[in-house]
Amino acid sequence: MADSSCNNLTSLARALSQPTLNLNDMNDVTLSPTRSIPLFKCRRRKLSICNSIESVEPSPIAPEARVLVINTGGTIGMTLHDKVLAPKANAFFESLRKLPILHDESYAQQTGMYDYYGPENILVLPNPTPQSGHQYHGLSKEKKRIVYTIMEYTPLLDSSNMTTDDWRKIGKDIEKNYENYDGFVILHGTDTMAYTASALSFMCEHLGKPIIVTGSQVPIYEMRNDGRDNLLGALLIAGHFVIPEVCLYFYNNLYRGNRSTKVDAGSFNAFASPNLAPLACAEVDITINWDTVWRANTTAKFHVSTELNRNVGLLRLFPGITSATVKAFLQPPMEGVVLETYGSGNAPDNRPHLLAVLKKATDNGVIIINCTQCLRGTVSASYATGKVLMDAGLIAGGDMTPEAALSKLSYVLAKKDITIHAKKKMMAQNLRGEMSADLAGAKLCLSDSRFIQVIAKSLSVSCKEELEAIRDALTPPLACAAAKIGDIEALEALKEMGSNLFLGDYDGRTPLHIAACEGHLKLVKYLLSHGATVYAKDRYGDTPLCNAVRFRQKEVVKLLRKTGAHFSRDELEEAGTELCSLAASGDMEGLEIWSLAGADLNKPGYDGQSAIQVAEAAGKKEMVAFLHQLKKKTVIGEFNECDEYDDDDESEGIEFIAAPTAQSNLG
Ligand SMILES: NC(=O)C[C@H](N)C(=O)O
Repeated sequence: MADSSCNNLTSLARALSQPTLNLNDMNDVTLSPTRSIPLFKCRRRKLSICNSIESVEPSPIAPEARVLVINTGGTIGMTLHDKVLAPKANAFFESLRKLPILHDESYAQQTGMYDYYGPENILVLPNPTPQSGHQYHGLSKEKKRIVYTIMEYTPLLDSSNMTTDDWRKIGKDIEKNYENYDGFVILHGTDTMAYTASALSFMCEHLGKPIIVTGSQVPIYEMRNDGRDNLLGALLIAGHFVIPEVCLYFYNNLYRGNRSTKVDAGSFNAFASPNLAPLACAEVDITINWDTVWRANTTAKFHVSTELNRNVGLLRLFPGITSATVKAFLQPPMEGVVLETYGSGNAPDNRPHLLAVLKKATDNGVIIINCTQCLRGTVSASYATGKVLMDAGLIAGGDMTPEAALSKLSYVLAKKDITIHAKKKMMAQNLRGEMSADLAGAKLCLSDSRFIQVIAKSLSVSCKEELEAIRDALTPPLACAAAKIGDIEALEALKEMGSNLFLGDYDGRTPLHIAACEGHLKLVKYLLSHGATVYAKDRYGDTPLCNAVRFRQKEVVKLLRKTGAHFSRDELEEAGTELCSLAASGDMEGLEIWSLAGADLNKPGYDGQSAIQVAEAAGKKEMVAFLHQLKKKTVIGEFNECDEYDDDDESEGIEFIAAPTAQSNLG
């Protein structure tokens, strides 16, 4: 690589990634109120504590991300009882509170964090910028304070005691708290961690936020342990990156949960993901492998499916296994079995009786999945000994781990109202990235793109890493430009180039933010179906939903809500004052769209008055009546009805309330 090309590339990348206002410097400067950073975003809590805006000291505070930590048990929180390790209840939170790398008590006190968040087991990670002034590696662009809450289960479990009921409980708790947090960390024993992570990946339908399962091999209370690093890494990733997957974090690696397996009982490096590279590595930098991240590609809301079928099992073939053993295993109530076969999915083809037992079971409706006993690799029909299993009605499990195949069976078999044929089809399909897709459909190679080639040539670069650097610097702004003018074809072309349409530009603004502002409904739908996330926040903390509300894009607001979008906690805080000012200025259309987006019409403004009280005080009778009518509609859930959107007609919308225009109602 020539030096000049390197310089060119660096300057191009720098030019493209320089923000107009560098919030990366927030911790190094004292912000002046005249700077264009909204002060309320920097220190909203201080505003609510202090009586007047004048008394607020502008302080260099990073934005906050909230993470819910669900502690289910495992070695991470164990102590010795009678010379054996067992979970210790009600000790974890207090001990983290005393660890400076996991909690910054002075920040919590100074900012009034405890008053603001209420009586929760709440902690906050220390400043993301070290005192030395060096970059905080990997988080330089979006460094945030991670505020986290610990929810402890009773009893805490060694994960060998986990059952499907525990998976259900975790799923329900995530669903209940989904809107209040940016990400979730599940503390769990390592023994069955890969099973739980796999099961949660299927149970969590249309997931849009990170769920990271972690734990440790040595208790966090011991001097030398891996628990602190694992928890810290999981918290940082869950709070900083919108990775919409159930992941497993261990020993500096973030794995897809349903690809991971425990491989070592005595090492800190206890897990592996044999058939998929890690989603992220936390080395000197935290590097996310965005090309590998799985996305729900959906316009449906997050939902946890807690129905699981327990009549499933794992059966490992071994030389000499008797037909009677296999037959006994496949008897009712068994409904689904993962058969762990040899090599690339092989079984003896000289044992007609054994094969007949398998065939009889599949004929009777038992779903049998063929998975390999090998740690790495996939089943295929390349041997006669593999083909006989297909002939016996087994379904090829590709490169799924046995943990993933088993929990997928449990999830799929519990589906009501679908035929056995549809269930078999689901088992053969890739539902959550648990199996590798057919390579025939792989996306175009980066270097096939003429556009990137031309730029690469002019910069004299050719190696893959440099091409990728150019792609990553250029394509987000281009995708945003395409989103601004509603050009789906251009987005298609960018996607074919290998670019990810969910990545943001230098301000963290994604194509979805732009399309939401512009009201391009069709394009919003396209983006949501191609990996965009409704939870993306730009550098000012704004979501696409908030943008759509500000620009009064009603149909976009409806679609985003249907997809599960919600205001952030900070946006909800602001809503009260916003509603009051809209009520004061007689802006019914504005009030309607805030309400449609989920703002609470009773929310008081900065002086404690609600929008209705403001309208009453100003004698705006028409406005008061309108607000009551709007509240009624919210209570009876008219705004929550899911509407179907017509792909072909962007202008077709759903009128649900006849609001007079803002202009005609200025009082
Ligand atoms: N390292 C661990 O967490 C092992 C423990 N037996 C568990 O799975 O709960």
